[in-house]
Amino acid sequence: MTSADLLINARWILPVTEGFPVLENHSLAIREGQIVAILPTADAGAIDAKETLDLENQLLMPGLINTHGHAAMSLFRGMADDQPLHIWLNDHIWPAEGRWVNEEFVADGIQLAMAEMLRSGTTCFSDMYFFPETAAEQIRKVGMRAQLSFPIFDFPCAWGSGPEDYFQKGLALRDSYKHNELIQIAFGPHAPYTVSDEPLSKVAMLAAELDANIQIHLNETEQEIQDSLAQHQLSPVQRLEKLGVLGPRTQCVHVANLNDDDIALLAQYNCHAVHCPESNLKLASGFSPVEKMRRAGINVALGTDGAASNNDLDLFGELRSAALLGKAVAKDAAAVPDYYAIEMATINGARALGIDHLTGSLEIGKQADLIALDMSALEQQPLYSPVSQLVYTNMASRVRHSWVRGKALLKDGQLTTLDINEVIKRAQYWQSNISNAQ
Ligand SMILES: CSC[C@H]1O[C@@H](n2cnc3c(O)ncnc32)[C@H](O)[C@@H]1O
Ligand SMILES: [Zn+2]
Repeated sequence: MTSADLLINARWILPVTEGFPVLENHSLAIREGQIVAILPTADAGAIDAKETLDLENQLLMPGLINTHGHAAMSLFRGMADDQPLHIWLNDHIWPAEGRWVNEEFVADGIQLAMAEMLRSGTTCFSDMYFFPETAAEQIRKVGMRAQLSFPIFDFPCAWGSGPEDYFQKGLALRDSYKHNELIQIAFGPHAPYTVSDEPLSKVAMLAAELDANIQIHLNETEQEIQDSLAQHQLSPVQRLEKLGVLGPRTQCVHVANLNDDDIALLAQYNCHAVHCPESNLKLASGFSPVEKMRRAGINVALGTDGAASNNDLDLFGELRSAALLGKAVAKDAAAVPDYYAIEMATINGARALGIDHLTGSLEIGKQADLIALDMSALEQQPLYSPVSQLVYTNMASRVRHSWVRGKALLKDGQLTTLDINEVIKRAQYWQSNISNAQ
């Protein structure tokens, strides 16, 4: 008999494994944070569980992975809408960050973001923002899984004085989290247009030496490519190749303007792409060729980007946008099919972060990062295909439970490690400070 801490009996289990099966009336057993069994509920008598949870009309699947964002920017949600990227960044966001971002802002902002993500099915996220030490501390308290890419760019900011300082602080953070099983620290060179050759080469060298991930905004706009050709006589992708930045640990965010040569280079170096469809649409940045990248064998994951350019952190909404936009861009209704949209938001995110041996699918031996969704609401009827409903109907509000490594962080719709009223109070405190200063 297999012993377990928790046995979950579900109407459906979507493991997101080879062949994309949908298991009906199955159970999943968890022991010490790991999945130890997945079997028909009719056979679950073989499990000696301390606790059993019956999820009659619910579907169990891997927790979603938001592979790119700037969590604390949630406090800037709705502050600068309807602008193109360069105006949004230069005239609104960077001045606001210069004025407001400090440790307290990051702590309150990331709590707001984590509450929103957990309530909408995300259990793991990648973050690139100032004061990553503060972010890490908050993530540790809440219990989510995360990659923190510490920022690197040429100019000073509230967090540090320039590249040398960012490397020193980021590497110290990496050192202090090297034994943490849920949080990994990566390099976060902001973008080719904000980081010069020397620090980019240093990122490449250190990442190879430490076997660390790199996350970078890349080919977000056509202007970025034209500027790079004028300044370096190389496209941003060619320049990153020259500097040694491309490789299997490199996560290329946006790639919203990508020609066939760029796609071939990213594929050749086994880079990962992180598609952020809603941010790209809102900032009118471009249209990522997701289906072409997929066919070229590039692993494509999914991100929301920050809530200041989205304006939410709902990854179910994002995967729906990715499926719809992917068809329009490829001019092919069969492009980015429903199961692939779910893979982008789960196992592909885990691959991009280099943690697919731990999470991203429900398999025996993997950690129990999972979510349960209520499929009984009017908006999901009639239910011919659970996968279709997950992708093409509004699912974020149906998330009932979220677990990370077997620990319930959302239980029957209630956050267990965050005080939602306090989170809202702090967001309103920042809103009144920021509004009163304008
Ligand atoms: C160095 S910390 C992250 C930095 O990136 C800014 N940012 C947020 N969204 C985007 C985007 O879509 N493209 C480029 N830069 C972005 C954020 O405001 C921080 O300054
Ligand atoms: Zn971003």
